[in-house]
Amino acid sequence: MGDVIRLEKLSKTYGSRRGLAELDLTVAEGEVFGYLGPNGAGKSTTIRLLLDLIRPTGGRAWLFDRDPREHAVEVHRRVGYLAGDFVVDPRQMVGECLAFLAGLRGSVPKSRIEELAVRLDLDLSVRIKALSKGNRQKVGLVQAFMHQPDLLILDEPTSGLDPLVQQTFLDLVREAKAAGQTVFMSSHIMTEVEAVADRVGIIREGQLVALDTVARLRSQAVHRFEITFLGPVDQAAIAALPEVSDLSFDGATARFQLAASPDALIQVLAQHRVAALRASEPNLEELFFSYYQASPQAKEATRA
Ligand SMILES: Nc1ncnc2c1ncn2[C@@H]1O[C@H](COP(=O)(O)OP(=O)(O)OP(=O)(O)O)[C@@H](O)[C@H]1O
Repeated sequence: MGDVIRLEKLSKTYGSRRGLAELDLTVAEGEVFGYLGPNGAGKSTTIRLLLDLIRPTGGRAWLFDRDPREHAVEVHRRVGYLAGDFVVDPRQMVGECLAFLAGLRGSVPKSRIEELAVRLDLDLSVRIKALSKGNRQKVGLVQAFMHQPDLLILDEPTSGLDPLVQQTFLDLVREAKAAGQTVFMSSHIMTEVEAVADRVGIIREGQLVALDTVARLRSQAVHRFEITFLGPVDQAAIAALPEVSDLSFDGATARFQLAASPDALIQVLAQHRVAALRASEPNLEELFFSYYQASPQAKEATRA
């Protein structure tokens, strides 16, 4: 499978302000890629550059191995795009607006629009201007998904959606992946990205500070343990575990966190009798906050 998105040293400055700095990234066909970062990190800038809605100050972007500047029509026909600031004519009825956009995309069966509207709980018979922010966002989602494009580029897709509709959105992403479509979605919410993405990139101040599979990030994330022993405990062996921190002993109970695979812990436990063991889910949110907060240089130093 080829790369659907390829970015090489893609950069954008707005006057003296940095939008994006030398971003190298590829997204493979069929992959769901989560693009995470706090407000102002450069997510929308990346997406606008990808679609040639703004021009880079350096570097290049390819979609489907094509330069979007030279093959705009071909590239855009294969993309479903939800802008972070999705706007349509507020005077139109929802159904009318979607039928118009469907017409621009070629052939989208009316039943497809109706099916998506039902699933997202969107009323097609009201005027756009009467819709809440969340309902307008649903219009944006329908127009992005309706023509089953090869690539979905979604800028903060769940913004303003209530939790039930967020789940429906995640189902739509899973279905798109199952159908072989590629998804590039930006977000500042870790849990939604974690639920569907194969790989995650974290951007901070215009720079990619982490890029990995969700599975590998999960294995690096912190697990908290609480273990109650029967009989004597080799405290030194627990204290010597790799990536152990926050260790305390309370009688026969040890509490600590581990930011590594539990393999070494299991080997220590095998030398003991254990009365009870509690392990928390890995907390990816914490890992991401650490990337958001630490400067890239500090993070690099921590890694080294
Ligand atoms: N048209 C513009 N003119 C000047 N600066 C801009 C412009 N667009 C973006 N920026 C700046 O570039 C940086 C990256 O902005 P961008 O909108 O890409 O971030 P983002 O990660 O999408 O955040 P948000 O979720 O808040 O939109 C920010 O510092 C922003 O202020």
